[in-house]
Amino acid sequence: MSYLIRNVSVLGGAPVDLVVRDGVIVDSADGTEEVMDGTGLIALPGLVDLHTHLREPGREDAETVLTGSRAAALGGYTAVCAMANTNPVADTAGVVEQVWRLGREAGLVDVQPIGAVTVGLGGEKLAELGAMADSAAAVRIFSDDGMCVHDPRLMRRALEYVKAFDGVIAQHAEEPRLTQGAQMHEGDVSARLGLTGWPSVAEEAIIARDVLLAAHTGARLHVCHVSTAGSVEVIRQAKARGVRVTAEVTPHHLLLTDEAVGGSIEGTAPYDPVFKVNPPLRTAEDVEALRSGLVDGTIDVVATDHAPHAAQDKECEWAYARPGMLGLETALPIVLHTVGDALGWDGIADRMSRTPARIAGLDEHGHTPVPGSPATFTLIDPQARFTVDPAALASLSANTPYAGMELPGKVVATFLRGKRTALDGKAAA
Ligand SMILES: NC(=O)N[C@@H](CC(=O)O)C(=O)O
Ligand SMILES: [Zn+2]
Ligand SMILES: [Zn+2]
Repeated sequence: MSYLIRNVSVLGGAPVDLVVRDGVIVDSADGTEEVMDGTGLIALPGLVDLHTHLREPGREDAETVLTGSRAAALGGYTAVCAMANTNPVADTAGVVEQVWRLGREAGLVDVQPIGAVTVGLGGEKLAELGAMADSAAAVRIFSDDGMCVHDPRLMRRALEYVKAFDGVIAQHAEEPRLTQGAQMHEGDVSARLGLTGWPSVAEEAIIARDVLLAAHTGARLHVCHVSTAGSVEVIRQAKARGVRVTAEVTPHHLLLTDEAVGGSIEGTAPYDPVFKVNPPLRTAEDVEALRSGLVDGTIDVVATDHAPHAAQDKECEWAYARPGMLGLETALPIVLHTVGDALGWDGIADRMSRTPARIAGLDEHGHTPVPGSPATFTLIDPQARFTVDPAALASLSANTPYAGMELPGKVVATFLRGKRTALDGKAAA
């Protein structure tokens, strides 16, 4: 199929016509194209998510590679990095190749597997990092996400190992001794609600240690889901010293605070597990620091940490509920709502496509849609507003914290190498 998209604004620029043919954007139409009206729409490079939980293999009742790919395409994504905390864990060449192959078969986004750092996420023995890197999945990001690589000796070895092939260790920064039994952010709200706290220092202490290890080894460190003002400060200092560290923030940490656990959001009751997440929702001061850290580039990217959970694991008593929330279908609207004006379209393209593509080594992604580039982009209607309906999401799970919220920005269509993967709220497969 070829397409002629009329009158579309690339990254907010003056309207142009975009012609999609043979997987790339070409100079001129030849009359055989399907015509789409792009008036009022913004074209962005296809979004790239560095942090997605797809749950396959093991929890196909919560999400599969196919259903997660649909959610991604509908959210404007053309590539997602699939976290390793599946069952079995993605700690061998066999499992990462399986996930990679399932992604190709679904054909909606490029699914780039992340490999586990340690065997079974056990934190005791390095997984076969080299074999995963050499596999068909060509793994470059390794993470025990869900768990912290808390043994400093193991973290050092992992950094040294991946340095050889310019890999990166993505750390879930959580000092386990400081978060035993933790249920939410440690602060006034946890005290009021009587829930065990997850102190900010449990995150900041690991990031501080890891940037020192990254400096010592000369290897690349990526910090997952940064959630505190103190973490932003540690990363800012490390970058000023030339440490090879990158960091991500999630949409939910850019918007929500621990007050949500107390029932502050209209239509919700206190202790609603839909707001339970790791790291926990923090304070308004943290939200402010995360927003300005993202805008000034201290935080490099927005990553969703899309974490689908089946109803029985989420709609239960707070203490028993699994942590995590959906993200793929609402990420861009939340970013527009929170930091859209401060970032502008080019800034959004940078934090949600260009930079994550560079960190993940996904060379076919992150290109501004102009003639000569891969036709891997998304079309946004910035004027359209919509109300989040959990049941209407393409994800197999419904644990969105934004139910009933009205958000700006609708994804109209997404293209992956010239294939239209989503159109008007429907995925192509
Ligand atoms: N974010 C979460 O609260 N949960 C994630 C794991 C993680 O990202 O730490 C999950 O796998 O459910
Ligand atoms: Zn995590
Ligand atoms: Zn995660």
